[in-house]
Amino acid sequence: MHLDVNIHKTLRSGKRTFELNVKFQSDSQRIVIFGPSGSGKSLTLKAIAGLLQPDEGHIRLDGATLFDSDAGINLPPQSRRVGYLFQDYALFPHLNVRQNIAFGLSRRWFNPSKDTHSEAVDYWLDAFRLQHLAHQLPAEISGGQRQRVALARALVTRPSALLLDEPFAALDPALRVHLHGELDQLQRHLQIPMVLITHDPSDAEVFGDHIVHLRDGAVDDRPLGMAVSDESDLPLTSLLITPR
Ligand SMILES: Nc1ncnc2c1ncn2[C@@H]1O[C@H](COP(=O)(O)OP(=O)(O)OP(=O)(O)O)[C@@H](O)[C@H]1O
Repeated sequence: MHLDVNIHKTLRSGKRTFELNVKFQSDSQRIVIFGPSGSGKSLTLKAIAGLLQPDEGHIRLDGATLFDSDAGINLPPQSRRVGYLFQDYALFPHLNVRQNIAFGLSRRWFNPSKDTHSEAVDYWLDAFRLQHLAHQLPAEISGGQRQRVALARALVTRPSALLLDEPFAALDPALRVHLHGELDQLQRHLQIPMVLITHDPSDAEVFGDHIVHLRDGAVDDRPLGMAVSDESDLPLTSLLITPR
């Protein structure tokens, strides 16, 4: 994957202003956007997905221009060929597992189709061992199963990259370790490029072939150990990470 991000956006709420100024390029299959809470990770991922429009700049993915303020290009999210995994998975509580996965294929937001029998849906139900849960609602399955449903929904459209917003944040420590391993294997098996955001050094270590360190809305180019040494909200273990 070649990802080229160079964006600027000013966000205002009341008297507070947040300046997002993010610039990086990567040819890695596994990019981690790493930084403390409030550093601009989610905003950056949303801009790549088309869920947030920058004021200026460009975003290019594998030769396709997703956004370019000078050229007046701003592809809608569904034309960007990226799958997005939300932090809380954002499954529809009233749709069962099969319907949630099929929703990835649907453009009908207000009345998703009840015709959920597509080969692609069955493929991902099988691949994630979810067939026996196809008729369960999200509230009736475990946290790990919910994550697999959300991944299946993101993958069913055959995206050219997967964007993951803190995929392990909501999980207890044991499940976290387990799903780390599952996602690691899944990425290697499918060879799907991914951009994962986290404030957890262990996520960055496992998935960060290329680590983009954000701080106060901008990329921090200092070596990671130095960069975090004055950040009281990051654990000391983050000093153990060596940028690759
Ligand atoms: N719509 C908005 N209007 C104004 N400020 C915003 C808006 N959305 C986000 N911000 C601010 O932008 C900053 C970065 O937000 P962002 O969600 O990208 O942080 P983050 O690095 O993903 O943090 P976390 O790890 O806690 O999710 C925060 O200070 C936030 O308050």
